[in-house]
Amino acid sequence: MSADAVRAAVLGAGSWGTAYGKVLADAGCEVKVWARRPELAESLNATRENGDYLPGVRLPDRLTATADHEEALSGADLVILAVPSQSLRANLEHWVDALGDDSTLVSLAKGVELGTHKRMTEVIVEVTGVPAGRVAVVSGPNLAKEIASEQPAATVVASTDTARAELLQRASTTWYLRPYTNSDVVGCELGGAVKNVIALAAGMAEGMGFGDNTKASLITRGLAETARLGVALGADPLTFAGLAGLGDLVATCTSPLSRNRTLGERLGRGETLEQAVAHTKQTAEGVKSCLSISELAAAAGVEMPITEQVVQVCHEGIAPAVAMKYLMRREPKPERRS
Ligand SMILES: NC(=O)C1=CN([C@@H]2O[C@H](COP(=O)(O)OP(=O)(O)OC[C@H]3O[C@@H](n4cnc5c(N)ncnc54)[C@H](O)[C@@H]3O)[C@@H](O)[C@H]2O)C=CC1
Ligand SMILES: O=C(CO)COP(=O)(O)O
Repeated sequence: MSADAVRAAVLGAGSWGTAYGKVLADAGCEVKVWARRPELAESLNATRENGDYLPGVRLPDRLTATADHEEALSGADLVILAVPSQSLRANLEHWVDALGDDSTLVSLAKGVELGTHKRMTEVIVEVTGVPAGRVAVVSGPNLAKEIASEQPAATVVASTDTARAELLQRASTTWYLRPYTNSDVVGCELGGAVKNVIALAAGMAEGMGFGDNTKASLITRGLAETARLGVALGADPLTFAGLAGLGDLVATCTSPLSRNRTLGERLGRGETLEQAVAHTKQTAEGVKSCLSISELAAAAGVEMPITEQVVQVCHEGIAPAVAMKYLMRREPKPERRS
């Protein structure tokens, strides 16, 4: 199927749902975006802009919006799930009856579910009962604002079903986004979820006034603990050297556009979590996923010291400076463990 013949429903009209919807439309797909609030859908259709989440970005005519999920899902070949991780299960339970029989279900969310410790593709399979091959993931260094302003970037589309990954690749290839396929769904999802936690830590370092050595050390050791968890859960270690691993980690830990890094920076400057969260209506997934990821790691017998310290700062009231001291005073170790 060429991209021109593809119909896509994007469920979630936040920054990334809207930006990825624009990618699909620019690639030639017919795109219907579902917005939770009817007034946002109406204003998007009337102004060709998502003034709440991507002001100033003109959206292509092939992209329209609705607040009716059945209308969005009608005839969709691709169903793009673009709501925050912790709300995916409840939303999907509401949408499941309207899904087409052979549609490909695509997760954009970068998080791990609280309580169950499930990755988003696991939640999708559990709620919908579809085979795992019908599910795909998009993950990579893709800050929504940069993609929406058509700055060149690459990404990964991952599915265990190569034909579906290739369909998604064709449907989202544009002059500014180059998707690569990958069959390692576990590695791509974990790379996306854990980098948000490491970005909180990198932001804290920034907020405490530390420079590039500190941030590079956090990025590199953050990647080491991400890969350790991934390998324990069956991921390919090489995925973490790719776009969904190192690529996204670097973009998120260094960009002022990252919500996680920005929130971490506020914590590093001494704000409480409540104060830092109050500055944005957008989702910083790492705040909740640090809990589910550290529990997932504990259950798998994997040590994730940076993630554990992010939990301490976000949820146990430990000062970032104390967390940093703890990391520096851990017992000496070889860089690589056998
Ligand atoms: N913004 C970015 O640059 C990127 C974000 N992502 C991931 O995409 C996912 C979505 O993020 P964004 O679009 O950026 O978030 P956002 O905060 O910009 O928008 C979230 C959207 O979901 C809606 N929403 C919030 N809670 C909801 C609920 N309980 N039920 C239904 N809808 C709800 C909001 O109204 C909004 O439309 C996250 O997992 C994020 O990590 C991935 C790549 C890039
Ligand atoms: O996932 C992202 C970039 O790839 C966006 O990161 P933030 O959620 O921290 O803004």
